[in-house]
Amino acid sequence: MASNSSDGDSSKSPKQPPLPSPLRFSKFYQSNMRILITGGAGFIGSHLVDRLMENEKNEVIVVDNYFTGSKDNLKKWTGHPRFELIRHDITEPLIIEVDQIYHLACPASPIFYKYNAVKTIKTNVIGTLNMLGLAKRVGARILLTSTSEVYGDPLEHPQNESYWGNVNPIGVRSCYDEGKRVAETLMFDYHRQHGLEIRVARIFNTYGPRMNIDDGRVVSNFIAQALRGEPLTVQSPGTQTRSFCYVSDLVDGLIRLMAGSDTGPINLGNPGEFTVLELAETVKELVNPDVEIKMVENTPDDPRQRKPDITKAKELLQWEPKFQLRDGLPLMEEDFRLRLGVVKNN
Ligand SMILES: NC(=O)c1ccc[n+]([C@@H]2O[C@H](COP(=O)([O-])OP(=O)(O)OC[C@H]3O[C@@H](n4cnc5c(N)ncnc54)[C@H](O)[C@@H]3O)[C@@H](O)[C@H]2O)c1
Ligand SMILES: O=c1ccn([C@@H]2O[C@H](COP(=O)(O)OP(=O)(O)O[C@H]3OC[C@@H](O)[C@H](O)[C@H]3O)[C@@H](O)[C@H]2O)c(=O)[nH]1
Repeated sequence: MASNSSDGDSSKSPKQPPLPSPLRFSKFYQSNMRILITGGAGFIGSHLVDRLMENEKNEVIVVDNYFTGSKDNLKKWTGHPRFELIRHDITEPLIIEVDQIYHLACPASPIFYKYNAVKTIKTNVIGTLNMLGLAKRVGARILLTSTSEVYGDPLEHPQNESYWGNVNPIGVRSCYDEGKRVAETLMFDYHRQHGLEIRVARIFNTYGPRMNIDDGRVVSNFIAQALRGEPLTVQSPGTQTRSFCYVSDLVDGLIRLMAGSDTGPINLGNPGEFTVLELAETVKELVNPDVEIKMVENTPDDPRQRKPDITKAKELLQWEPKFQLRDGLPLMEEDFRLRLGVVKNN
């Protein structure tokens, strides 16, 4: 009988983890899961890429038209054998073989989604149809990043997934909120009619490093303004509320949703609720106590309150956010300081 004495005494020399098979490094190595991320060069998408690339069984393919995203967000993966970046507009069909699709492509900041409203709705409708057609052809599971904006200016508070929303169908935000509502409808119709494996996340305001400096959304605006010593522009009345989720928490929720068995829709967000004025005061206190807070005019149909009920995510995904606003803001400040070249004095 073969002796195992060559293993030695395990209490003296702990056994090393096995080395990956040499095949892993071969030209012909096949990963176990090929994952497509539309909009992967954007803020949330690029963080999702980072997380999925940590698993060496994943091969990640990003398609993006760089409208609001940037190759810079993915530069650490350029040339990696398990990573591929394709310039592609999802309003055009895409032929590719994949196992899973995270469908994020869509401008998300109000100033960008309103900039070309017709293109935004095309991205939500034709783009989502194209991705569903692809999922159907290859039998891939597909996850849509929908939004808390499907609740519109909500009459129920906090919002849970059974609330149908209060949305203006002809307003300036409709290209985005109605667009996402149609995208959700398409997801569920493909599920019922063609048996597609779908997942729908309703994401609430998410912030973190790598947001565009001039993205236009409130957290990035306030941090950039505070670092530049400019007034923080609070759009009136300032009493409107939002609930801010740190990006790593959100990405964790998306991955759990994709891996789990529930189709959703599932709210992913941080239930900590703040008025916009409270957010401005917090940024002022943490980043630059010398800046002033200035009231400016708001835009039409701005939702007056927003807070997720995350009971479903807790129960079905065992997910809840870990970062409180005061933990996340300094991490974003650090990233913005680096990119803006503003050093911290103290
Ligand atoms: N960040 C949030 O607070 C938030 C909240 C709710 C929902 N979401 C959703 O999450 C997703 C990602 O949002 P984000 O904050 O990372 O925004 P983002 O603007 O940084 O990312 C969107 C990405 O999609 C790409 N894109 C846009 N139109 C495209 C098209 N036609 N074809 C290919 N690529 C296209 C952009 O270039 C960009 O890289 C969006 O679907 C958004 O609606 C985000
Ligand atoms: O400089 C600013 C920017 C924004 N705001 C206010 O801050 C609040 C949040 O505005 P943002 O532009 O960050 O984002 P919104 O909550 O309106 O929409 C977001 O909702 C969820 C996602 O789908 C999208 O990321 C985005 O549409 C609004 O009440 C807005 O009026 C300011 O007071 N000052």
